[in-house]
Amino acid sequence: MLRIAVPNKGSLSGPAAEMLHEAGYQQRRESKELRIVDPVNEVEFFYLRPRDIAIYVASGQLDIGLTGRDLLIDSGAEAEEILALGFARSTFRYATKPGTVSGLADLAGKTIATSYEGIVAAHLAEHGIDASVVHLDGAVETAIQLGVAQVIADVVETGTSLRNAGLEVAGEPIMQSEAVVIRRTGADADDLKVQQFLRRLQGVLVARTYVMMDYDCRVEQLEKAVALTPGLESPTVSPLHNEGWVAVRAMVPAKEAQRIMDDLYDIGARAILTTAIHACRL
Ligand SMILES: Nc1ncnc2c1ncn2[C@@H]1O[C@H](COP(=O)(O)OP(=O)(O)OP(=O)(O)O)[C@@H](O)[C@H]1O
Ligand SMILES: O=P(O)(O)OC[C@H]1O[C@H](OP(=O)(O)OP(=O)(O)O)[C@H](O)[C@@H]1O
Ligand SMILES: [Mg+2]
Repeated sequence: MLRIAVPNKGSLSGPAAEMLHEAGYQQRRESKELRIVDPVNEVEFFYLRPRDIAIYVASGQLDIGLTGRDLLIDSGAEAEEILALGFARSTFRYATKPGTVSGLADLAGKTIATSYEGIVAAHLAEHGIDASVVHLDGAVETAIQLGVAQVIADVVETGTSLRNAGLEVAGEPIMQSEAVVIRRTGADADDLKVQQFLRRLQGVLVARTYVMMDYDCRVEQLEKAVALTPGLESPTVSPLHNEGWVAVRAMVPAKEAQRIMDDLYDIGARAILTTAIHACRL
């Protein structure tokens, strides 16, 4: 049975459960459940604090885990990222009162509040900056106003929390994060159950980012049309009953679907349809 760690709370937990559900796995029905078994898929899910997941996976007791890249790096645990999942995207950055810090060197001698001491300590050491780090559990944006620190280092997505606290980002992002699948460093890369789990999640990622496009076009326009919709391998082209016309079917990135439909229309394609993909194995 494959043993998988899933975030039980916070920004990662809802989208992680949703993705697992879309991949065909049973998920817990209420938020107090700490462990469930999905007998059909031979998987056991453990609902753990996002911050602890890399530690459990590194210990070898759990085969894989879903967590944030920033949490993985912050933990310093012997675990590695094997698949990026595209949700809970954020940057990790320094921020301060406007005009206080213009570059990294200005951090020297300052006190930096953060929930991610591992990332901050490593970043300061890498740049040879001597600063103090104070650990706070959350809502670190308030630390400056209340005089606990002059600088914070925190997760930034829209920047709303920083703006609300009258702060601005300082320097370049320390890192880019998103939800990831992790396993113990050096674990067996060929484990068939792990491979199957990853293929299922990859199927969900593709189903979320691509749509299927169908259209009819004149044979003379086929090369131009295929250049617009090259598909993943190559598009399917079938003859129509009406001579001189073909039907084309190809997967296209969902974000570009409307633009591609306009371009196909302009070269004479007609009956252009898109349909959602619910699941796939590439
Ligand atoms: N606003 C956000 N947008 C995107 N990702 C976020 C956001 N806040 C936190 N994350 C990501 O969520 C993970 C942190 O999860 P965690 O549950 O510890 O914190 P949280 O979502 O802030 O919840 P909590 O309210 O318990 O602090 C990290 O990978 C972080 O990058
Ligand atoms: O740039 P934004 O879109 O505002 O998002 C970033 C904020 O979201 C998270 O906070 P959360 O609400 O989880 O509270 P916390 O600080 O207590 O973790 C994170 O810690 C930042 O504060
Ligand atoms: Mg938080």
